[in-house]
Amino acid sequence: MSASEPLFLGLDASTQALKASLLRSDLGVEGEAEVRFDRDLSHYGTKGGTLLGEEGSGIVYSPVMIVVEALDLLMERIKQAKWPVNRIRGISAAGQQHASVYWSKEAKDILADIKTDLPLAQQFKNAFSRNEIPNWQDSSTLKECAELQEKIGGEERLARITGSKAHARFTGPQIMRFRKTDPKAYENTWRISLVSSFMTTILCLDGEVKGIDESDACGMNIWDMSSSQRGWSQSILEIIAGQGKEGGDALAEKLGKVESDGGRVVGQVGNWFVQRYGFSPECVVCPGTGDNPATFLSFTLREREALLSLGTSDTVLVSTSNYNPDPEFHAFFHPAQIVPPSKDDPKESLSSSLKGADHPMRYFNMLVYKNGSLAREFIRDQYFESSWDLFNQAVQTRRPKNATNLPSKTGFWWLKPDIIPTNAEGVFKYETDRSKGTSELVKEFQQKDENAIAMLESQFLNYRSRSSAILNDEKSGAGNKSLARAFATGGAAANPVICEVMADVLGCDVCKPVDYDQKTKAWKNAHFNACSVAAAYKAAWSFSRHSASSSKQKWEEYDDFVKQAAESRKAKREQGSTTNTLSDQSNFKADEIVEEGIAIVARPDGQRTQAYRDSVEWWAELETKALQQSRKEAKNV
Ligand SMILES: Nc1ncnc2c1ncn2[C@@H]1O[C@H](COP(=O)(O)OP(=O)(O)O)[C@@H](O)[C@H]1O
Ligand SMILES: O=C(CO)[C@@H](O)[C@H](O)COP(=O)(O)O
Repeated sequence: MSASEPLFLGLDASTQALKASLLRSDLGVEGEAEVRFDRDLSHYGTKGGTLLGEEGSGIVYSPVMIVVEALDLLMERIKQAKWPVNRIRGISAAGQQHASVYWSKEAKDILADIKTDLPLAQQFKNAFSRNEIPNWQDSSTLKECAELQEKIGGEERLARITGSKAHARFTGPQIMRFRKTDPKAYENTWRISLVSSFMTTILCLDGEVKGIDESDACGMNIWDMSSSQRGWSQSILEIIAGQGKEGGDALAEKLGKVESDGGRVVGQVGNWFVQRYGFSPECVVCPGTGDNPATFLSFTLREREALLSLGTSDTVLVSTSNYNPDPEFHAFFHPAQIVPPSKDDPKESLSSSLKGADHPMRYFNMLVYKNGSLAREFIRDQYFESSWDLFNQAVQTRRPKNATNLPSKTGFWWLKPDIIPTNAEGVFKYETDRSKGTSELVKEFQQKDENAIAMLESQFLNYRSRSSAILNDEKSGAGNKSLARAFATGGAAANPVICEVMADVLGCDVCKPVDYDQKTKAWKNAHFNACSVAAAYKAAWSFSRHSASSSKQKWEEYDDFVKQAAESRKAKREQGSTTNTLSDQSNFKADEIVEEGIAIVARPDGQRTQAYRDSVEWWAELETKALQQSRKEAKNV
C-alpha cells in the first residue's frame, strides 16, 4: 500500500460493542479495533451491552453515555495503534437498528461549541433528554403496538405502509411509550435520532443533528414506504403524538429530514477529530445506516441470494426488486441505491426531493430471530459440556445418510419470546413415527445428542421456508423458487459444521469472505466484522462519487463500485505473485474461490438436500402445533 493511498473508516455501534474497521481504497481491510461495553466500560454495569428494567416490565436499554464514552475510548485505542488517520478520506457508521436517542434542548448549544481539548463524554452530559437508549430486545411497548395497529387499521395495513407490522422494538411504539410515561422529558426533546444518525452527528460535530438514513427509517413503523411521495406518515405521527402543531407536526420536526441517498456527503469530520487526533479536514462523512442494512452491503447480492447473519440474533436478508411487505417479515429500502437526475431536470436528484417514483427501486426483506446463537449456546451448554467440538461431533453422526432418511425429530427453542413466530415462547420437542404418520410432543429425545442436529435443522428449515415465501412473493410459501446462494457472517458462521448443515437444508452453496495471504500464497478465512467493513465500503463509495469529475462517476452504482474495487484487489494480487497463487497450502481450492475474496465454504449434498426438501411441510406443521402449545401455556400462566 502506498503511503499516500486514501483510507476509509467504518464504525459499528452495536448492542455489545463499538467496532471500527480501517480499509484501503481497494476495500481491503487494513485493521480493526473495538471497545466492548461490558469489559471496557464496566462501570455502567451492562450485561451483553444492556441493562434491564423492573422484572416483568420487558424493558431493555443501554445508557446513552456508554456510546459517547466508547467513542472517546475507541479514538484513544486508534491513536495507540498508530492508525494513519490523516489519510482517512471518508467515514460512515452503522448502528443497532430501531434504537433511538433523544437530544435535549441544551444539545443545540453543546453541538455548536465542542471543545477540542476535552473528551466528548465530559461535554455531552446535558445533551440528552433521556438517559436511556431503548434496545432492540425491549418488549415493553406491546400495548402501544396494539394501539397503533388498531388505529391504523390492522397489521396488514401497517405493514403495507411502513414495511413491517408493529414491533415492540421499533422506534414508533417506543416514542409513543416514552411520550406517555415521561411527558416532561418528551417535551424537553429537541430532536430524535436513530443510533446511526446519532453517530453521524457525532462524527461531524458541526452543530447540526444529521438526517436519518432512509433504509434505517424503514425500521421505525413511521416511514411511509408505500407511496411515491415517501415521507413520515401523517396518520402514524398523529397516532403517536396526537394531532396538530404540538402533536404529529412537532414529532415530524423532532425526527427531521431523511437521507434517501446513502452515499451523499452530509458533512466533514468534526474539528474535534482533526485537532485532537490528527484526522484530515478533507475527510467526508456520509449517512450512517442500521447494522443490518450495513451488513447487507458487505456483499453485492443478486436475485435469489441471501445473507445469513448468525450473531447474537440470527437475521436473514434477501435482496429483492419488489416492495414485498408482509406482517411476518420486514421490508426495507436498499441502503445504497441512488436515483440519478432525470433527463428533464438534470440538476435534480432524489437526495433533495425524495421523488423518483419512475425509477426502479431496490429493497431487501429481513427475517429476525432472537433465539439464534442464544439457542445454539443453550444446547451446547446443556448437552455438550459447553464445547462446540462435541456439539459438532454429534451433528456429524446424526445427519441424514441419504435422500430417504428423513429427519423424525425436531424442536423449537424459544428461550426468549421470539420475533418469528411473534412472541412464541417455550421449548417444544417432537418425535414423529414416519410409518404411522404421527407426531408426539416429548419432554426429551431418546438420545440426548439428537438435540444438536434437531435444532440446526429446525433453524435452517425455518429460514428456508420463509425465504422461499419471500422469493415466491406469496404468504403461503408455495411456488418453487428457493435460494440460489447464501452468504454467511457473524460468530456462528465460523463453525464449518453449522455451514454444512446450512448448505444441505437450504440446498445451495454457502459462501464467506476470504483474504489472500501474500506470504503463504493462500486464501484464508477472513475474520473481519462485516458490518463495520461494509460501513467503510459505503464511505469509500461516497468519497469516490463526491470527488468524481464526470457525471457518470458521480452516479456510479454501489454494486459497480464494490466490484471494481474487487477487480483492483485481484490485479494487485496477481502482480504480487509469479507462480501458482493458490498453492497446496491453501485453505481453499481454486474452484472454491467464486469471486475475488469470496469462497464457497459448504456445498449442499444432493441426497441430504432432497431429504430436507421433503421435510419442509412436516416441519411447518409441527411449528404450528408448537405455537398453539405455546399460546395455550401462556394463557394458563
Ligand atoms: N464455533 C462456534 N460455533 C457456533 N457459534 C459460535 C462459534 N463461535 C462463536 N459463536 C457464536 O457467535 C455469537 C457472537 O457472534 P457475533 O457476530 O460476534 O455477535 P454480535 O455481532 O451480535 O455481537 C456468540 O453468541 C457465539 O454463540
Ligand atoms: O432488531 C434487530 C433487527 O431488527 C437486531 O438485529 C439488531 O439490529 C441487532 O443488533 P446487534 O445485536 O447486531 O447489535
